[in-house]
Amino acid sequence: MAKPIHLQGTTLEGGGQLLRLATCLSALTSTPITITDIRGKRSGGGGLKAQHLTSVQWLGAASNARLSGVGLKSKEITFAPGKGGISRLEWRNGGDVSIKQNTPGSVNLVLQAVLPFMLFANIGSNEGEEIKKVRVKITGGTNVSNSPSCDYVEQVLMPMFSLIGIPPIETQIHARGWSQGSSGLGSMTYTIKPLRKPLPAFQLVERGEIKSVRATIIAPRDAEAHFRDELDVVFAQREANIFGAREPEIEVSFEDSKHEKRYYLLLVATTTTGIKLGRDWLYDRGVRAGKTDAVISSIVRKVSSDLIEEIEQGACVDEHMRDQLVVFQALAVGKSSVYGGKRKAALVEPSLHAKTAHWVAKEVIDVAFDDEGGCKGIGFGAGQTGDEGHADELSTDKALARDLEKLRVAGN
Ligand SMILES: Nc1ncnc2c1ncn2[C@@H]1O[C@H](COP(=O)(O)OP(=O)(O)OP(=O)(O)O)[C@@H](O)[C@H]1O
Repeated sequence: MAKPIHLQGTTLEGGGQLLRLATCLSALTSTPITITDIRGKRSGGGGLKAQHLTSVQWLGAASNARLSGVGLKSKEITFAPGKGGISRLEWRNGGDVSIKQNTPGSVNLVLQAVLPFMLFANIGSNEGEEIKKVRVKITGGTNVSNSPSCDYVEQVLMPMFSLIGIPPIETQIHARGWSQGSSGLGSMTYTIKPLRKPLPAFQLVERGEIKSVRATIIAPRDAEAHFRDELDVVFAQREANIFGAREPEIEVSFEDSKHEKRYYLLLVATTTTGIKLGRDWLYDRGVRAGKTDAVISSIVRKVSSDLIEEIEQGACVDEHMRDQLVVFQALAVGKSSVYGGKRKAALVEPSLHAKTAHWVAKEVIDVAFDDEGGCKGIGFGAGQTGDEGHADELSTDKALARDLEKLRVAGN
């Protein structure tokens, strides 16, 4: 086995995303990695939580990897993909995959870890055969703070994935699973069409004008009227900031959360070029007597000012979308660009999550991101299909670079 690439788990954001992206890229490109100080910047001691463990174990099995140190709370793991793992997957030719968690760990963060593998692993195989869809059911939490909610995934993430050339992914929410005041786990099924050809480079550079805004409220029934009133006030006050000179198109939907500790609001703006910008907030604590209206007002004000800030920056991605596209830029054929907007005439810096994803992609598959959000991808799978790309040279290049580095260190 080639010497694993070492990733320091406290780098930049230093959380679970570093681990998910690193293991996914490792599994796809058969690049062994060791991660130390996993989630070292998180409180509570870091290490693998159930959601991270589930993702690593699935990717390990899918890529026939030799795993060491992998267990709950592990702070150091080695992930060394083997040969032939990909071809042994039961879903290679369509079928069902079930990934179960016993805790409300975010189903959409598990998806974040496994989706690129599922999409890319079969490129070049079974040319000429009908491409069969894969149904992936994940159990756990669907509405968990600091992760993409099932609503965000349906309304923002999946439409944005379609926009960059990923075959449309259908989502079905069977049951919501909340992190607090739990009344059982949730689950979602995603119907995915794996790629058979490398992903072409994509350009998300034309933001367009804001055409419509959709508000999704999930809260106890008696909170509905105040949510709607507060949204009316915000839309009336900020109409020009949101829609410019266009006629406002606003849609508001309400779902009873049936729990006094579940207040959720998602606002999604759709532009004339099909871009979706989303911001949300989950308030899942108890509300003191008489304070319900104040809590609702602050949720509405926070989410709407976050969305308006996104709109004013003119970016083609919201803050959370930006880091979630990095893996696709890194694997596509050629240079993909994602415009991150401007604030006070200067380009908006990528978030710490996005910078972390850039760093992981550089370390594991040697792609570099420029200041404008551009990156020339490795063209994953291009070797198998004859398209242009350098994915297949990757392991050789990496091994060579490491040998040269060893010689350099020995020479010093
Ligand atoms: N409100 C949100 N909407 C959409 N995506 C989100 C939202 N909040 C966070 N994310 C995304 O979820 C991911 C969270 O990564 P992070 O490393 O913080 O996750 P984690 O596995 O929960 O780790 P940790 O427990 O270490 O924080 C990032 O891709 C981030 O962009």
